[in-house]
Formats: sequence, C-alpha cells, structure tokens
Amino acid sequence: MIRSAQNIHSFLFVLLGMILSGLIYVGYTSTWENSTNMQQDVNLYSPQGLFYKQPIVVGTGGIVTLTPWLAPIVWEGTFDPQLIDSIYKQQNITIATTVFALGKYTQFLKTFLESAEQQYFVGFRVSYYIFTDKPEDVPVVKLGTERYLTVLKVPSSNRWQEITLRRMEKLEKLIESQLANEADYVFSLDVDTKFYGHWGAESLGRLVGVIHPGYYQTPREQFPYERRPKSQAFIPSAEGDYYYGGAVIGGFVKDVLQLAKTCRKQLDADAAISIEAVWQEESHLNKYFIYNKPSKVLSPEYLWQDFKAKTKEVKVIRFSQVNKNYAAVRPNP
Ligand SMILES: CC(=O)N[C@H]1[C@@H](OP(=O)(O)OP(=O)(O)OC[C@H]2O[C@@H](n3ccc(=O)[nH]c3=O)[C@H](O)[C@@H]2O)O[C@H](CO)[C@H](O)[C@@H]1O
Ligand SMILES: [Mn+2]
Repeated sequence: MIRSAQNIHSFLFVLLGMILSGLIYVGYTSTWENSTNMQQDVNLYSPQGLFYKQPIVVGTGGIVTLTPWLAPIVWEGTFDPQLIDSIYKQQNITIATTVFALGKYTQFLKTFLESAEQQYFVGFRVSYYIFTDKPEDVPVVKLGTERYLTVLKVPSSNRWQEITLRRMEKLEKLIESQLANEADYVFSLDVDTKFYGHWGAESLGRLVGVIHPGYYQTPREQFPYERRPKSQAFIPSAEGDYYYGGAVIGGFVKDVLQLAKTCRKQLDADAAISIEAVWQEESHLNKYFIYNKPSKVLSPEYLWQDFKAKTKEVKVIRFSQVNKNYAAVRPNP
C-alpha cells in the first residue's frame, strides 16, 4: 500500500517533470524560431550600403516607423506635435523654404502659400524664397508674424525637365550666397501642391527625404530609378532602400547644400554626355540617398497626390500634389 503510494508519487513526479520540460522546450523553440525570424527581418547593412533586403514601409503588423539605419519614419500617431514644436521653438530656428514657379506654374502659388500659412511650421520663423521668371505674377498673400517672402527672378525655360532639374543648381547657389547665414533648416518643395494637415518640427532633421506615395509598397526592382549605367543616377536592380519623391527635400542648410551640390555635379556630368535621367533630379536624389542616408524619412502623409484614394495606413494627408492638366500647365509634353 505504502509502496504503491510511493510509486504513484514518483510516477506523478516524473510525469510533471516531462510536462514541464516539454513546456520549456516548446517555449525555447518558439523563442528561438522568433529570434531566427527576427534575424531574417533585420536588413543587413553592408559597408557600401548595398545588397541588403529592401526595408519595408508597411508590414503585416501595420506601419514601420524606423529605417534599418534607425532613422524615424514619421507617421501620425508616432509623435506629439505640440511637444515637438515646443522643443524646437526654444531653439529660435529659421526654416527657409524654396519653391519654383516658372511659366504657368505661378498659378499654383496662391494655394501653396495660403495653405502653408495655415499648416506649415505655424508659429515658427519661415522664409519663403520664390524662384520665378514672372515676379509680377506672384500673388500677394497675407503672411503671419515672422514669416517672410523673397522673390528671385530666374530665366524662363521652354522645357519642364530643364526647370525641375535646374532646381538643384539654384538651391546650391542660394544656400551658398544667402542661406548659410540666414537659416538653420531648408526645405525645397514642389509648388503644385496644397497643405491639408499639420506639418511641424517633427519633420526636422539633419537630412530629410520623403517616401513617394506611388511606390511605398513596390518591390525595389520596380522602383523607377535610373537603370541605364551610362547615367550618374544609375542604380542596379538589387540596390536602394525606398523610392523618394523629388517634391520634398530638407535638412540642415549645410547638409542640403552638400546634396544639391552633388546632384548638380551629377546632372552636369550627365548633360555633358547628353543623357537625362528618367526622372531628372529626382533620379539623382534617389542615388544620393543610397550613399547618404536621410536621418529622418517622412511617410507619404507628407507627399500625397490628390487623385489617389486615401489608404488605411495614411491617417492624415498633410501635403499633396494637386490635380493638374499636364498639357495645359507645362511648356512642353
Ligand atoms: C511628387 C513628386 O515627387 N514629383 C516629382 C515628379 O513630377 P511632377 O509631376 O510633380 O513634376 P512637376 O511638373 O510638378 O515639376 C516639379 C516642379 O518644378 C517646377 N516647375 C515645373 C514645370 C514648369 O513648367 N514650371 C515649374 O515651375 C514646379 O516647382 C514644380 O512643382 O518628378 C519631377 C522631376 O521630373 C520632380 O522630381 C517632382 O518633384
Ligand atoms: Mn509636382
């Protein structure tokens, strides 16, 4: 009787041991499997910045908020706008903002400026620099306190491609001649746009790019990078992180100068052999960002397109390309 009770006890003890070790084993393997999965998800950064897995923008669990080089990807819900603005306001900064309006694009200035006054760095010192061939067409828009506007006359061009790619050179010269002493940060923005939501200090960083709204879920091989090896903007199909939009470039004045200068040189080198990258300066910008990673990446909330339906990831549209009739506004097809 006593013996069989002892047997039952030892049997139960052994059984309990087996169950516990089984549980521990299951726990162990699942953690181990997770960590292997995690390892596979880590984007391996080779010294050249090349040949690693494409970083994702939207995953199965939702939006991704960090790049593999630990730069924030700025999405609604990841920051407190009042808090961030108050931190940067203490620094008494000036944000220069350049915009080009040549030919018929002067018609976009009114909406651009009026909506910027409502949404863009409200409460900060902002200096707009408007490059135009028609200064008389720049509308008078009431600006808030400590908001300034300078009109800079530039020659017109009868090729839109020439206009957009010349922006790098003009930005470079403006920074060298004026901004280095006048501003802390600079943004270069497309003019055929409208601000619909808050755009504040959360967008500030050393070097800032925006994920193009048309390609944030596209496999890297299908990015519209320049694919002809002859061009300085050439990117092979296994390379690149994101497809960045040319409509938003920002950062410290010094870092944007480096970007503009490098892209301008690459554009000149291409021009010398009569090649124009598929998306002009945007192609060169994408090349630059592979080797000089942005320290902050703006989500497509910061560059949408009015014709695009809102998707579930995009909770707020802050800045968007307005619909335009290309044939009617551009000087050439
Ligand atoms: C959303 C986005 O990332 N857009 C980019 C894209 O097409 P987009 O279709 O947005 O190019 P676009 O026609 O808006 O041209 C870019 C900018 O150049 C200026 N402009 C252009 C034509 C003209 O006659 N007058 C004038 O002032 C204006 O500031 C305009 O916003 O590709 C362009 C390069 O090819 C630029 O990289 C744009 O930033
Ligand atoms: Mn545009």
